[in-house]
Amino acid sequence: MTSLVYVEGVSKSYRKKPILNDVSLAVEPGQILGLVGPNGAGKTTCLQAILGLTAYEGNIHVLGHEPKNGRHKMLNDVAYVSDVAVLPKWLKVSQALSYMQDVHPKFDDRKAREFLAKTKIPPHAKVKHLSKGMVTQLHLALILAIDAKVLILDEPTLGLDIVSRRQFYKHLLEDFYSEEKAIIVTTHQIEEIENILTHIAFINNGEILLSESADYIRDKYKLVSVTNDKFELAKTRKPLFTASMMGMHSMLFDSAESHNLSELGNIVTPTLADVFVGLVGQEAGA
Ligand SMILES: Nc1ncnc2c1ncn2[C@@H]1O[C@H](COP(=O)(O)OP(=O)(O)OP(=O)(O)O)[C@@H](O)[C@H]1O
Repeated sequence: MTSLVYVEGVSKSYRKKPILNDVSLAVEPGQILGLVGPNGAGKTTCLQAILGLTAYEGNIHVLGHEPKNGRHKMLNDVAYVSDVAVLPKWLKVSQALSYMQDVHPKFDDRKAREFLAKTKIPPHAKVKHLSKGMVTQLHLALILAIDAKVLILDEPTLGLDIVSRRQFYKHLLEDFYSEEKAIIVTTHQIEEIENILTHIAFINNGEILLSESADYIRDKYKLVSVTNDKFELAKTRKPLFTASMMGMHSMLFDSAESHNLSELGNIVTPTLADVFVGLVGQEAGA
């Protein structure tokens, strides 16, 4: 099995309420998988199952370990960040580094300091005196120094401004990512990271609607600008969603199911957010 993360038929309920339903995913080396879904879809629960932080039914293997009983070993090579803006306020930067050195066998203090030297973060500053963007950089320094094979990020840039968000992903790509590693990331701001994702899994009501490469999705789904005179014809082709404004209709189609789309209007490649809205809306009967 070459997958770094392998999830097969995973289900979970809280007090008989299904939260995950037969979820399957495989993440190979070099992949950056975006787990995308609306609030309450089950993204965090899925990540927690992968990390062995919550009980589940089904099979999960992370770097060959089962999170249920091999969690300790697994965590040597897996890093998890839930919200980079959260670090204890009283902690000094230097204390964060020594703490990591004490608890993580693979933490490389030199690497963390090298990264911090590129920032304006003073080594003896307390977290409460750093800006949110600086806290992000500190968090990144801690991640980079672990050099994990699998990095799991749950809404990592929540509450950060756009400059800091972009900086976070830039450093992630330049200083962490390599062809041997894999990243799983959840975010509500899919449009900001869609260019770095190699794969996307759309999740809704605990079920995976689609799990494919970004290239496959961009190739399969097409957005057509339809004028009023072609609108009725276009509706018969079963669009996944329609957004109408000032006599123009943006309609999303599955190109495998709807042929000759060019006769309806100008075809463009949709954003992943367009495809997501189309698939989730269709599920809800919109
Ligand atoms: N400890 C818990 N006990 C009971 N229900 C829970 C618990 N944790 C999560 N849930 C429920 O599981 C469902 C999925 O929650 P989860 O946090 O995984 O969603 P999410 O996709 O990460 O949402 P968001 O984007 O809002 O963070 C929700 O309906 C939530 O209320």
